[in-house]
Amino acid sequence: MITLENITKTFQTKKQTAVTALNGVSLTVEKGEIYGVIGYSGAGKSTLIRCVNLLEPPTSGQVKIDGVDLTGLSKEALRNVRQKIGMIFQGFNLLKTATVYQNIAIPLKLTGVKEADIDARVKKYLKIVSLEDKHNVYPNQLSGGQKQRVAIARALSHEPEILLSDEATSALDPDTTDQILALLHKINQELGITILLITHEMHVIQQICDRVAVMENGDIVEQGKVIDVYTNPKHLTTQRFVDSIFPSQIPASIIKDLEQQGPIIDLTFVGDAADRPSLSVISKKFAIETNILSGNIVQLKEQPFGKLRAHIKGAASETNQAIDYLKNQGVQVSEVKSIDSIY
Ligand SMILES: Nc1ncnc2c1ncn2[C@@H]1O[C@H](COP(=O)(O)OP(=O)(O)OP(=O)(O)O)[C@@H](O)[C@H]1O
Repeated sequence: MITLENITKTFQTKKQTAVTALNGVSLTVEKGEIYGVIGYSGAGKSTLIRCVNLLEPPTSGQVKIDGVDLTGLSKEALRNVRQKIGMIFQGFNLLKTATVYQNIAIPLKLTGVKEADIDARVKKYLKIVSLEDKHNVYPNQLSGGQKQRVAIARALSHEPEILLSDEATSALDPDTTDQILALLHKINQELGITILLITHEMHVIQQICDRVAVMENGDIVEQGKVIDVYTNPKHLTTQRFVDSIFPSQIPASIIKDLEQQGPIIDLTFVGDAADRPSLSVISKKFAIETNILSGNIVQLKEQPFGKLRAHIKGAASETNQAIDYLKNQGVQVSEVKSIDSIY
């Protein structure tokens, strides 16, 4: 378990001005979960994740791994605890002049793993990342996704309990990103490794994370289970992130015209409700016409989650009954009152 307690980090710059990157952040990552931290550029994500293994020592606060505060440890004790923590990076950080095999074997040698074990570990973890045929290849002969696989195998070869992922998919195309996310999910499930990742992409959060924290200006402004944060985002920044999955803006003039003929509603579906043809059902059941204006369904780790913006045309009594019917079916419904409400 990772526990960050009231972490602050202030950088002194050359101009003598201090930059506060972390403002007193507290966070708990349970054993075996995948925890995502999302935020825009400059929010403090990199600083936060680098504080977990003291790559960046916090200015104040405690970093506990399984209850042990790393900030109070001797160099040697810290080195031992760090063995439990692997890390992968956006830029892969591979040795260009070493083969794939050597990229994994050399750090093992440096940390004192016995010669006989090194070969077995390299082979085992290259197999797990599906690169057993690339032992003798150099990094510049690999694609970005393959390079990240080598970096993952290198991190795993130290047999950590925790894997820190610093924007590991940010340099990759969408398909390769999905493959790396699937690999991280497999590692979590099959090896039981706890994963803490930082990202600026909602896609990464929804694909593999159990819980999420949203960062802004060195603070965590919202955190919770992914499904709860997606369906009921409270902070404006979280709402912006969730809205970014439903990128459809309807011209104000069209909204204005439609409003004259009946309500415009936002429907939020979770789980089974996302699979049901709710709008077509209410069109049949009530004397109304429905028209989908925009929407999307995304697959979260555990269940589907969808949002639709629709127009209902009909007499007020019928549209009200239709809305009540939807609510009874487990669909969240909210009326769009103003033209500047977008997603
Ligand atoms: N070594 C440093 N010296 C001075 N300021 C720093 C240093 N590292 C980070 N900062 C500042 O701390 C703040 C948080 O930076 P950080 O890199 O942690 O954010 P981030 O959310 O990871 O953003 P990005 O995704 O752009 O890297 C920024 O204002 C940044 O300029």
